[in-house]
Amino acid sequence: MHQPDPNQRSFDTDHAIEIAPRVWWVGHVLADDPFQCHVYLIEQGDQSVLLDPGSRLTFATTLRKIEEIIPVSAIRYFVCHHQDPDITACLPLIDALVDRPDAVLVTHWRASALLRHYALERLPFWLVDEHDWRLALPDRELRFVFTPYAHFPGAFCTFDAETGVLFSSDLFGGFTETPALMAEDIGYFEAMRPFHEHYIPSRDILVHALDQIARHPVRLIAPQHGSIIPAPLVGPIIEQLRELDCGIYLFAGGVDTDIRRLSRLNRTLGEITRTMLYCRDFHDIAARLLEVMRRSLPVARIDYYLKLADGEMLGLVADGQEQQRAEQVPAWLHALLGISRTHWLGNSAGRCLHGHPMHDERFCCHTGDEGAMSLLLPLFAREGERLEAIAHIHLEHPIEIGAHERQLIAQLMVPLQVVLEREAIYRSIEAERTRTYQRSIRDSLTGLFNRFYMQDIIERQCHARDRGGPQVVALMLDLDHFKRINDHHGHPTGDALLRLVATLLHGSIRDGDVPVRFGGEEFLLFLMDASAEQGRALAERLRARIAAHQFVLDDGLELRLTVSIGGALRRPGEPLDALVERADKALYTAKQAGRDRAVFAD
Ligand SMILES: Nc1nc2c(ncn2[C@@H]2O[C@H](COP(=O)(O)OP(=O)(O)OP(=O)(O)O)[C@@H](O)[C@H]2O)c(=O)[nH]1
Repeated sequence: MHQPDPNQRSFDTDHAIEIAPRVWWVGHVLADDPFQCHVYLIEQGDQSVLLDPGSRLTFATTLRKIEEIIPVSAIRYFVCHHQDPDITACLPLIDALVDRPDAVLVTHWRASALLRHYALERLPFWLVDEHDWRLALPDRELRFVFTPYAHFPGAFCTFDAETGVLFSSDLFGGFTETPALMAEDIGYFEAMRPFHEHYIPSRDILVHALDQIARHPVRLIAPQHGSIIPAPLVGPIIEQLRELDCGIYLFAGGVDTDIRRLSRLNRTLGEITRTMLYCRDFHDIAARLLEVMRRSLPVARIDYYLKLADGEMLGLVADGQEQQRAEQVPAWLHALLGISRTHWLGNSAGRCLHGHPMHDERFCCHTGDEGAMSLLLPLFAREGERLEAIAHIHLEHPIEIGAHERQLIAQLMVPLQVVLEREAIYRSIEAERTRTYQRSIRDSLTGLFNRFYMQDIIERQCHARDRGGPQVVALMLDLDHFKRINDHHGHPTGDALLRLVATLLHGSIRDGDVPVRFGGEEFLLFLMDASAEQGRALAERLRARIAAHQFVLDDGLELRLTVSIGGALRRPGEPLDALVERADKALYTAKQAGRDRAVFAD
């Protein structure tokens, strides 16, 4: 029996080695095999545990080493962290050897589904997932750490709380050219790197496994391959492993095997997906996509051009600082929006771009007058055949478009499509909402506010002025003898004249004032923060202006007319109805007095 010497690269592989109190290495080293298989034994009297027992190639020597410590019949638990033949192929031999009825094969149900094909007759399964992921032994407890997909869907590790040893199976394994039982220094990570880069499907899976392990106070890591990691290296190795890019070669589809580049791409794609999931607003998404793309391409800015449902063209800019700005859509882009997919694919887009050849059916390169390079991404509606939007990616300098760039751009297309479609829908809804609102508050003939709006807004404005300060003046205007105009020239001419009067009124008041079509040929003007003098002066100005105005109708007909005006200054606390009534009375007085005049209530 030997104690391991961390400073000694070689070790006596002929005997069991105690790596922690009553925890033994009983593995086997095959000549010319960088894939060393370690087997571990936890010595627990007749409740002993053998972890990942090995293959048919190794079991005879493992057995011999076990028997240096305990009789094999003292082993009750045979733990298999997964189902690979290098750790489980000896199970039929064990099955034939074991003659105690309480011996069990400890594993996860997913591994058991495969291991049952060994048709073991004596060794029943004891499933970790059915036993709360722990096994109580006479003087210690083993905790099973589920690390799914780190190697296999049912993969798990075993942590011995007593010694702090993590029996990690394939995790932390490595390829060592020269067998070394103990990892000497952080350099061991290089032996782990190819093992993990190629074995673990993705870093997310690896980090998940490491997070599970981090819940336990690990002092020594005993993997199935490579070297045992002693306490001082546990933290640094885990940290390095967290940063390892792995499994990305699956992404390459045989095109690209540069793990680092693919990993960057993977991260970029992950961020694009997250952006799409968490951001709703176009500004946020555009800014995030720009940031993400800048990690892989020298992007100066991205312009988006969008054709809305009503045919309107919209230009949006995402350049990091200014997130959104309506722009004039350049004519050559204008010509592209709305073209069919066949048109685009048939190289016509290339011709639209001043004869520049298309680089890819999914996008094309555009070289501007001063040699500036940009990429043009056509975004077709998912269901549609027409080019609904374009993303114009301006580059800081020309680049070679290789497989990696193509892949990145291809991955961007769908999210961009979704975000622009969403923006188009949002804008149409917003426009419809605004139209509906405007319809609900405006008179359809004159475009002035209606009584409904007046009631709502003016009432609120009046209340706001009850705390003192300047008041509201109401001027009620009624066209004189309007009936005659209808009678002589017809109702449509009357309508046209009402529209012209409304325009004139609108142009005669200040921004904050509110013009209302009160009914038929009656208008109400509310002057905000005005005095009686100002009200009187405006009423007189309006009267004179209308009387002097030559109204020219579409058919060239020229008409003149006069108005009568009644005005009133709101008294503090006065209800809107009462104010309007006083203005109306003043108007009546003006009519009675002969029309074409303004009368102001006391
Ligand atoms: N063309 C048109 N005429 C309208 C509209 N609303 C009301 N009128 C007309 O406005 C005229 C109002 O007539 P009256 O109330 O007799 O008043 P008036 O002829 O203006 O005479 P005074 O107000 O007394 O000066 C009627 O002929 C209505 O048909 C409208 O929307 N369009």
